Amino acid sequence: MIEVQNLVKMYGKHLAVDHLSFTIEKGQVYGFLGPNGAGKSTTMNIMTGYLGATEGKVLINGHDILKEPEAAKRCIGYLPEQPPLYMEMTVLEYLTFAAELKKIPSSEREGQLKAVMELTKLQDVSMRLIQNLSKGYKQRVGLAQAILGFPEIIILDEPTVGLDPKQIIEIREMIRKLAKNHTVILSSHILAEVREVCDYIMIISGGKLVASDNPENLEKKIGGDGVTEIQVRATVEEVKEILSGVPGMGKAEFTDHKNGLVTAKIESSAGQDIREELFFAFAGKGVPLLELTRTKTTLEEIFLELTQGNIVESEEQIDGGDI
Ligand SMILES: Nc1ncnc2c1ncn2[C@@H]1O[C@H](COP(=O)(O)OP(=O)(O)OP(=O)(O)O)[C@@H](O)[C@H]1O
Repeated sequence: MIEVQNLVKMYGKHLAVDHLSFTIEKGQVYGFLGPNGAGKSTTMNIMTGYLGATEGKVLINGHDILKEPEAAKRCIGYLPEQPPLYMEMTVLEYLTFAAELKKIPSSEREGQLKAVMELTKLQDVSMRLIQNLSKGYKQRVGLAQAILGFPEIIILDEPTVGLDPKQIIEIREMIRKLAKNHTVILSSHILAEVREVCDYIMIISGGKLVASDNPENLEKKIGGDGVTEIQVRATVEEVKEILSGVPGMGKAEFTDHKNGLVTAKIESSAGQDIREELFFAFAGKGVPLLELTRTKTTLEEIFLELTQGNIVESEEQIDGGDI
């Protein structure tokens, strides 16, 4: 559906996107997760044809965004970080204008405007000037223009940034509704948001894709499926002997406390939970198991580790070569 191949973006000497490649499949909600300055907006602007890449290619349903921009853009609805709203227009005027720009046939226009305003709950403010709307409502207008034409793919850059908690919940609900019939890609620097809304997470740091998978697999793959820590009253040799008979044992590290107690940090070979096996193995040998804890690396820890030290702001402001 979308193929991003080896994308590079330089702003002067600053490398904002560093050989990024990924594929977006139909029908899922994808989250670009990364700290400020990671390159999320730049990537989205290139994918939607608002910005030229220094190198690389973006194909939308097989159409190259540079060579066949009209065909490619027809498949996409985009809500940029700063929605291009005309403040002096009413909501209805603006959305009608957006529908014209998107070349929605006049016979379908009225029906689509109604459907989109219903979805984004804008009916009550349709005659209000955009400049008089709250930030949350302005964001809904931006979302409404992105949805107009009901393109297959909806791309949303930080859709909840700057909103209050109630507005955030409303926008997330709208995204979930949209996801029933569209492929949605959103960016965020908030892990909880991406985890809550997205089926698939792509972690971007320093312009690079550092990890991507669904939240459960990310935790498993990167964090391992946990380490089990035990404390027993025995010698290291006795503990090693008992552990050698436990099915699924992986690596183990031992600490001898020299007071008759030993701590062991144990990995299981296939990442499975071996707490019960450990319990029965020690109980069977009459060795007291004083502590048994399983530690799991959380997505928060993974995110922090993968993105640490990579929040680099470029100093010069450069016109990104908008097209
Ligand atoms: N027009 C520009 N000229 C120079 N540098 C830029 C320009 N636009 C972005 N950058 C830099 O490129 C890097 C990536 O920026 P980008 O806006 O894509 O990141 P982001 O992940 O979307 O972050 P944010 O959430 O803060 O927008 C940053 O270091 C930023 O300062």
